[in-house]
Amino acid sequence: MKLTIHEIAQVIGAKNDWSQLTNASVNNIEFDSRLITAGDIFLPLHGARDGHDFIPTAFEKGAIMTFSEKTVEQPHLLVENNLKAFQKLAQYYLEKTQVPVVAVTGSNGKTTTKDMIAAVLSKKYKTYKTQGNHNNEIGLPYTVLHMPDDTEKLVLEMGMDHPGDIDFLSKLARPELAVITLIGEAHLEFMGSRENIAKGKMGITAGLHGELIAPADPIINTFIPENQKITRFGASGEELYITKLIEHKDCLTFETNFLNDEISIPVPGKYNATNAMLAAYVGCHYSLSEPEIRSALGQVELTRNRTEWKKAKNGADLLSDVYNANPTAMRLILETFQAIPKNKNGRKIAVLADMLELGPTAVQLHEQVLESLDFTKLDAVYLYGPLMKNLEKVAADKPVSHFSDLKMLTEILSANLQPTDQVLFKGSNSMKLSEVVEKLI
Ligand SMILES: N#Cc1c(NC(=O)c2cc(S(=O)(=O)N3CCOCC3)c(Cl)cc2Cl)sc2c1CCN(Cc1ccc(-c3nn[nH]n3)cc1)C2
Repeated sequence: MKLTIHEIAQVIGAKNDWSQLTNASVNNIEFDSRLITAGDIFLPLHGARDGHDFIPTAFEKGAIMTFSEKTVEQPHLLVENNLKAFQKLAQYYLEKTQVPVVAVTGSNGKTTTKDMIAAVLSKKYKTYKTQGNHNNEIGLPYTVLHMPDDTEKLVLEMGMDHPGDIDFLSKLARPELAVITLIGEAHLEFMGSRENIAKGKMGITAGLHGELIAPADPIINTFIPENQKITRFGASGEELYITKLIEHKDCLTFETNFLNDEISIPVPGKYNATNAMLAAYVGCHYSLSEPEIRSALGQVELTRNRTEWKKAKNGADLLSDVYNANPTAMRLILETFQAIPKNKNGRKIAVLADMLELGPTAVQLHEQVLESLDFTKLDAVYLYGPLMKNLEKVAADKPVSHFSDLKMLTEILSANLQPTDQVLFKGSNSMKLSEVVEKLI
């Protein structure tokens, strides 16, 4: 990150006297104190715990500065709100570096389309893209401030949980090209209707100063700004469409109305052909040759294990969230899972495994997960791993059971699973809950 401390202090409007602080160049900015290395700035966020509690740890790990919402003994930049300061800094950094942004959103497929666009642009430009699920008001500025200094194109995924989320991200990132993959049914519980989802996704035009690529779905038509340059895709007759599709078990080949030759991708599914078609069009927009586009899409590496609902063999709904095994992400996914209405006559079950490398407060952090469990919504909680044993102890009178053995957990879960159940799986990757999910689907 090419920024100095005094420059950052000015940009975020630090309220304390920072002129006496070192004006060193900053290495990175982190909100997870485990990731702090020498020369970093720490960003205390209000996660499952108040991030300010971890300022001492951050400095032990080599931080040279911290944002702070209160006066602290360590060298700090005092601001009203750390997250807003972080977002303002990310917006400034994009203006300063002038790195062009391609923005991607949509109810499904945005992560795959983001990966495919980045793969195509990487053939010609030094390209950086959203990592994992860092697509929200915290993850997007984090991605901007972590892009390598030689980045020439930035592909940003924009996620939406609530109305207005995308407008905010678009105004921060000021994309020169935006892609909406599709207007589906996701997040209806927060968005209320497909119209609201469409309006929410079209928020991507709020900061857009270039072309929009969007589905032919008429539901977005009333939200298209005047004079907006737009290219629609969909069925035959639209500006972009697939003319031929040959699906295989784990790959597919397709042709389009705007490319001369066929394209093959190493994943099946017509929706992935559409995602690849959008990535190919973005490649054409940036003057890549068809051979470059074909080569990129033929070997694309997709972000694995996205947080998505899967169906068990018996029809039960499984939500496996394998990102960010930290106390905040655990709290956020539990809040989301518990807010979703149960299936008719169905149960809601949470399967929670240890969060690893949490440092000396790991036991308390696992006990504190109790604050995020709403037993008026949850019918059962299955715990796995030695640290989660601490949560079982503090949840004595609740429907909570602990397993030390993954095989036993899998057998019990499988034997009791009902077709109308909803089950959440969350824990550190190395706890291998993904193996339990694989056995159930
Ligand atoms: N609360 C909390 C903690 C973390 N939270 C996050 O990283 C975090 C994670 C998320 S997120 O949901 O994962 N996410 C981020 C990117 O975009 C998508 C969404 C969000 Cl939105 C916000 C935050 Cl603040 S990371 C982390 C915590 C608390 C424990 N920390 C390790 C640690 C534990 C103890 C000490 C310690 N040292 N000495 N005493 N205590 C130091 C560090 C690691």
